[in-house]
Amino acid sequence: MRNTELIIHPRQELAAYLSLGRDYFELGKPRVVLVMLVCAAVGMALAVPGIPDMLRVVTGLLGIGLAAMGAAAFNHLLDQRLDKLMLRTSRRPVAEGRIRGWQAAVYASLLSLAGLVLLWIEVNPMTAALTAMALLGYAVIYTAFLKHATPQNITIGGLAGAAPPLLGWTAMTGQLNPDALLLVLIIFAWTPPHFWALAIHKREEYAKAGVPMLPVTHGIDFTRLQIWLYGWLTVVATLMPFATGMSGWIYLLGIVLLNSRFMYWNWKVWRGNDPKAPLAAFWFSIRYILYLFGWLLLDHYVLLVF
Ligand code: HEM
Ligand SMILES: CC(C)=CCC/C(C)=C/CC/C(C)=C/COP(=O)(O)OP(=O)(O)O
Repeated sequence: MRNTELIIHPRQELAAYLSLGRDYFELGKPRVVLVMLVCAAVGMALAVPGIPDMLRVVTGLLGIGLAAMGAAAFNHLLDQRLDKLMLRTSRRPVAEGRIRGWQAAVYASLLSLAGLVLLWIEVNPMTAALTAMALLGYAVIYTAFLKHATPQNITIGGLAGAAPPLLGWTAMTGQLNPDALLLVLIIFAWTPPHFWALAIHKREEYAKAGVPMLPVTHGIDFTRLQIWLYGWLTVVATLMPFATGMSGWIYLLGIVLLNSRFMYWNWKVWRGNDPKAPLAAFWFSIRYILYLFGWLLLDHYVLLVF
């Protein structure tokens, strides 16, 4: 008698491997890291006159990307219980048990170590050290402590997420630079409008899970005001590259357009009479940061050519 249930078809086996591979890839929060790498690449381009050394660009981005994905995998590991409690995160690979805790721990450690060693040997120790700080800042300080301790978790933890342009910059020069810190400031100021817009939309989930996000601890009205104020802080920060002569008129034109749209959505959130505004503002914030760094790059190369 043939027991067809016990026969595993090679195609099923392949599908299972692919699905496991996808799960591991997801642990690294690839879409977030991709945007971070764009920011790091722009930092690299702005750090040097002319075209940057491509080998260094590739090794730098690889090192930063591996470390950031490692940090994200640690976040999946440490947040597995919390992730289970919220609909948005409940299907994640560690939360659902498709990847075991120890497997995630090994994977996160390998990615992080590979990224840091690559940066240390092939790029420079300063970039490796700053990347290690960002990694620990997100994976340990934010995820394990701040997130559960204070509604200011993301403002402080945001420093880790804001690091990529600086990491890109130091990868090329090995030195800290005020212009690079300005780029960090932009992402730092942008993080609260980016995240709190989503946190308003997901307030009930955070409350149910007992995470002290600002809309849970201080209410939605207060958070809407904070988004509006941090929005203005972001606008001021984005004007600084032009004001300091780091970027030119093309950048100014780009960010005036971008900031109008950004502040339109932040205003809609602040007014509070459109229930769809917070989620729309969150999604726009991602396009905003991507386009902003795109304008910085365009401006840099146009200035270089003409
Ligand atoms: C502490 C700082 C930050 C916090 C707390 C935060 C929070 C979040 C959250 C909760 C999500 C939703 C994730 C999901 O549902 O899959 C998200 C999505 C996203 N964030 Fe952030 N974020 C931060 C910083 C950043 C930074 C610095 C960048 C890039 C420069 C970024 C880029 C993105 C992108 C691209 C997405 C969309 C991911 C997707 O399509 O699934 N975030 N962020
Ligand atoms: C080395 C380096 C550049 C490190 C940066 C690491 C990194 C991937 C930061 C991501 C920031 C982020 C998506 C936070 C999400 O908050 P959350 O974890 O509270 O969101 P969740 O509920 O979706 O998990």
